[in-house]
Amino acid sequence: MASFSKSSSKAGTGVGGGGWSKAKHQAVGGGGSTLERIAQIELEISRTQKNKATAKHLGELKAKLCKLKRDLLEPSGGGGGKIAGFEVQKIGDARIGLVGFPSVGKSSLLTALTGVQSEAAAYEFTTLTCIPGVIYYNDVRIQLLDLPGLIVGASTGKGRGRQVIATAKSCDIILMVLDPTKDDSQKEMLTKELENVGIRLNRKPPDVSVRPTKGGGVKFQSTVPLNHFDEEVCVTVLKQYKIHSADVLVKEDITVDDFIDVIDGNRKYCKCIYVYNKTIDLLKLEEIDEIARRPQSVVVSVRNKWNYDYLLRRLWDEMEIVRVFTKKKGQFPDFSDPLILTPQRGNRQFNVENAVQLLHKSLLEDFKNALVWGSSVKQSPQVCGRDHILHDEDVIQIVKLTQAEKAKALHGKKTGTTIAGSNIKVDPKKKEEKAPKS
Ligand SMILES: Nc1nc2c(ncn2[C@@H]2O[C@H](COP(=O)(O)OP(=O)(O)OP(=O)(O)O)[C@@H](O)[C@H]2O)c(=O)[nH]1
Ligand SMILES: [K+]
Ligand SMILES: [Mg+2]
Repeated sequence: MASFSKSSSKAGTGVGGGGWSKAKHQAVGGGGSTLERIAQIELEISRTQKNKATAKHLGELKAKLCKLKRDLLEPSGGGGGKIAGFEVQKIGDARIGLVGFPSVGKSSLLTALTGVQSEAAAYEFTTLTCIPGVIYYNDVRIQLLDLPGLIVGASTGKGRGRQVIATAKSCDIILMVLDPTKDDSQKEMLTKELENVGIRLNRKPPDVSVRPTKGGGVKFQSTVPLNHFDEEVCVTVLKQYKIHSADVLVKEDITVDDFIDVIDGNRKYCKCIYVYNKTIDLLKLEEIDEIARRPQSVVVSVRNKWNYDYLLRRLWDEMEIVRVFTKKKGQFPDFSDPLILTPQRGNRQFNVENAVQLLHKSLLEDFKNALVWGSSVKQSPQVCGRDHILHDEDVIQIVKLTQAEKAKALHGKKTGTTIAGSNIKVDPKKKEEKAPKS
């Protein structure tokens, strides 16, 4: 499902999250606290050799680990309170979060990009809450969040880690701010902390479908050769989640971790751009060039005001926002107030129906077709139906059904026909169901 919003008016809910306290996740049963049990299982996984013979056992351990981590993050027994200093209202059409170790220049970057003053200083943990700012780009409002610095162990509650990560999970894009003079282990450590809470950076959801069934055991199928996963491991993992009957279809060469992601759910697949700031001005040109060529990486300097334009353009591209301008018959398009279609959960294409729905849901009833101008059509304007995929900066004009056409469509509904030109298709079976029995 995609999420759609109109650019001018949008206010969502704030960042929620369970009121977490260390005491709450003690002793979920069995030996020791959840943290201790997580540590035990992680140790056992690291000590277990990875091979065919141990795959099943590892799968079982990983599924257990995943459930324990979830207990840690979403403690049972309620506590759904807001996190003080972090409940920032979601505004605009996309949300970007600044994530990084302490004192890498996150706040300086927020101030540079949004004009909002977030205290910046040479000591660590200057920022203790979530500070929001807004970037206006291509007439779209983008919320940028400055967050406190993360430390290793953040996902298990160190520092303000849990709150920071919960807020990061509400973002559409993560801007990971990194120190250009340090090696890439900083990136790996932060990625791991985010992974621990179910955030997957720059990855797509695994192409796997699992449909629980009422009985008959696990029916396992794959459309590609699997090198890291098989039916036996699948059954073991499902058992951990008390799923004993299901149709499983695997369409890519997944690992057991990917499969657990699918089963456990609650994963956030998030784009990430790595931003190298601060001491970049101390490096040689060749070194800067090498960093800038890394995947998904952008080099900036707040001190020298370098490269903001490029950073914003990269963010814009990653957001894959589609702006659609509407136009009334005989009038110029309204270029001041586009419909903003924002991708979420993997859906990155928007059709005419999505746009019409955003204009007004009831408009769909009267919808006949749309005239479309722009790069999505071969000739402008082109008459398009509901399924036509729109591109950024297309213009649409909705053509409504006339009263006579509507009446005809309604009549067609009764007799199971389709109105030419309109997209009102009627299922003849439904007609049969409704037809009086004689
Ligand atoms: N040389 C240089 N220093 C910078 C740059 N950007 C920020 N700094 C300095 O780095 C220090 C830390 O910056 P902050 O913006 O407070 O960093 P932060 O990541 O928000 O820090 P915490 O909130 O403590 O996690 C400050 O002294 C800034 O002046 C830059 O581009 N070049
Ligand atoms: K700082
Ligand atoms: Mg800061």
